[in-house]
Amino acid sequence: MLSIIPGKKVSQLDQAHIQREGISGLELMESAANAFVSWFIDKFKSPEVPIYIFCGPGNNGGDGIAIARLLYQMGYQISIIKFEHLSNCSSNFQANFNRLPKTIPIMDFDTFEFILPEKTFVIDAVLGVGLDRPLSGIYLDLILKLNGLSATKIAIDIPSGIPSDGVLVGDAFHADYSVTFQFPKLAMLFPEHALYTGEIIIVDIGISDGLLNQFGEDKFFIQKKDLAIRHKFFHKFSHKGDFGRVLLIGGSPGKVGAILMASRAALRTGSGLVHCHLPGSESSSSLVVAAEIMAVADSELEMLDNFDAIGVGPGWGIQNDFSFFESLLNRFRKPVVIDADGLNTLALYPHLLKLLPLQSILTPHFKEFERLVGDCSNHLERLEKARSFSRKNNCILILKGAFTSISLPNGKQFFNSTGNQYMATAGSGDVLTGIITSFLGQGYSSENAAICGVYHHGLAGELASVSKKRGMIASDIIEAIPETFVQMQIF
Ligand SMILES: NC(=O)C1=CN([C@@H]2O[C@H](COP(=O)(O)OP(=O)(O)OC[C@H]3O[C@@H](n4cnc5c(N)ncnc54)[C@H](O)[C@@H]3O)[C@@H](O)[C@H]2O)[C@@H](O)CC1
Ligand SMILES: [K+]
Repeated sequence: MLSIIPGKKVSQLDQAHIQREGISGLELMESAANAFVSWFIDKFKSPEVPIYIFCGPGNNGGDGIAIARLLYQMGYQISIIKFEHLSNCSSNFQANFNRLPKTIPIMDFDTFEFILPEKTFVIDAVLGVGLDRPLSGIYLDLILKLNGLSATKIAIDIPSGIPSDGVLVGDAFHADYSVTFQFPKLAMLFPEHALYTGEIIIVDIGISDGLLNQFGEDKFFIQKKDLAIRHKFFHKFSHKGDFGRVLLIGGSPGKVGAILMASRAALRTGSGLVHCHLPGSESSSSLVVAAEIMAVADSELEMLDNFDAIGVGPGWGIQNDFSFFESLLNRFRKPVVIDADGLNTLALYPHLLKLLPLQSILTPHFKEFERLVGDCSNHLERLEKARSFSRKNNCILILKGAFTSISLPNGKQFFNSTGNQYMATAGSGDVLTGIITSFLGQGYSSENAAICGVYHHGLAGELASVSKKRGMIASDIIEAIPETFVQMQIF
C-alpha cells in the first residue's frame, strides 16, 4: 500500500531518502524533473506548442527550472517566469537556475504580460507542499491570471494554493493535470478540490515503499499491486460451497431492481450460491432476472446460519418495524454488509448500531453517512468522523464517492484508486454491496472484502465506460466484473 505522507513530513522523507541512497537533494530534484518530463513527452508529443513555466522561490519552483532545462534540450519551446530575486530562492532552485542554457527566455512576474498564444501549456511550479498559508498578494494575483488563460494547465506536485492535508481557503491553480511525486497528497483526494487538481498522475521518483511507510501515518492509497495478496485463489477441486452461499435482503413492493442488481453482482463476483429475499409478492421476479438467483421465503430467514454472508438494504425502504432487522443483527454472528435503507434505518434507530456483528461493513454515500453522524462542513471532517465511527462501532466504514475511503476500526484509512464519473448512476452502489457480500461469502476477511470490493467495483466501472461513457448503467458495471479478474490475473 502506498502511504500518504502528510505535507509537513515530506522534507524529512526527502532527507531520509537522500541519506539512504547517498545522493544529493539536487539529484532527487533531477529525478522528480525526469519523472515529470517522461510523463509529459509521452502524453503531449507536440514540441511546437510553447510552454510557459511559472516558478516560485522554493523547491517546487526548482522542479520547474529543472523541467525547463530538460524539455528545452528535447526541442520544446520554453519560457520561464520567476517571482523572486535568485538570492531569495532555495539552494536547489539556484543550482538548477545556474545550469540553464543561456538561450531560454527568463522573465520576471512583475513585468510579464499575460498575452499568450491561443495554444500553450502553462506549468504551475509556483508552490508545492511547502504552502503554509492561503494565497494572497502577488501570488493570488498570478494564480487568478493563470486561471483565466485558455491554455492546457499542468500543476507540478500539487496545484499552487491547495494545502497538502487540508481544505482550500480562497483560491488555487485550476489544473487540467496534476503530476504528483511518489504519492497523492491527501487534499488531492477531496471532492472540494476536484476542479483544481484535474486528472491526477502519480509519478515515481525512486523513493521506496518501505521508506514511505516509515514516514506514513494511517492513510494509504490502494494500488493494483496491493490486490493480489488480498485475494483468495481457487483451484480445480474447489466446489461451489467454497465460493460461498450469500443472502441479499432488500427490495420493497415495486422497487426490486436494487437488490436484484446486488444479487447479480454477487454472482458475477464468483459466489457459488446467491439467495435473494424480496418482499413476499415480489419473490418470483428474481427468477425472471437471472435464473441463477434463488428466491428465499420468509420462513427460510429462520435459518440464517445457512448463509456465509448477508448483504442488506438496497431498495428495502425504511424499516420502521425494525424487529426483523434487530433479530437479524442479533442472530447472525458473521459480519454483514449494510447499505442504503439498511443505513437509513440505523440512522433512525441508532440503538441498532450496538448490535452490529463485529467487522460488519457499512457502505454509505455522503448523504447516508451524514444521516448517521450529522452534517460535515468539509471532507476532512467527514473523514475524521468516518474514522471515529468505525472505531466506536467496530465496523468498516466505506464512504462512497470519487476516491472512496475505507476506514478500519484500528484507525487506518484506505483510498481507492479506481472508478470514474460515469459510475454516478442509479444502482452503482447496489452493485458494490453485491460484490463485497460475495467476497465475504467466499471467506475473505472484512478488510480484504472491503478493499477488493471497492477496487473491482471501480475497475468494472472503468472497463464498462470505455465504450458506454455517460450512457453507462449499473448493469454494464455488473457485466464487466468478470473482466476485472481477468485483467488482474486473479483466477
Ligand atoms: N520528496 C518530494 O516530494 C520532493 C519534493 N520536491 C519538490 O519540493 C516541493 C516542496 O518544496 P519546498 O519545501 O521548498 O516548498 P514550496 O516550493 O512549496 O514553497 C516554499 C516557499 O513558499 C513560501 N510560501 C508558503 N506558502 C506561501 C504562500 N501562500 N504565499 C507565498 N509564499 C508561500 C514558503 O515560505 C517557502 O519560501 C514539493 O512540492 C516538490 O515540488 C522535489 O524537488 C523532489 C522531491
Ligand atoms: K505547484
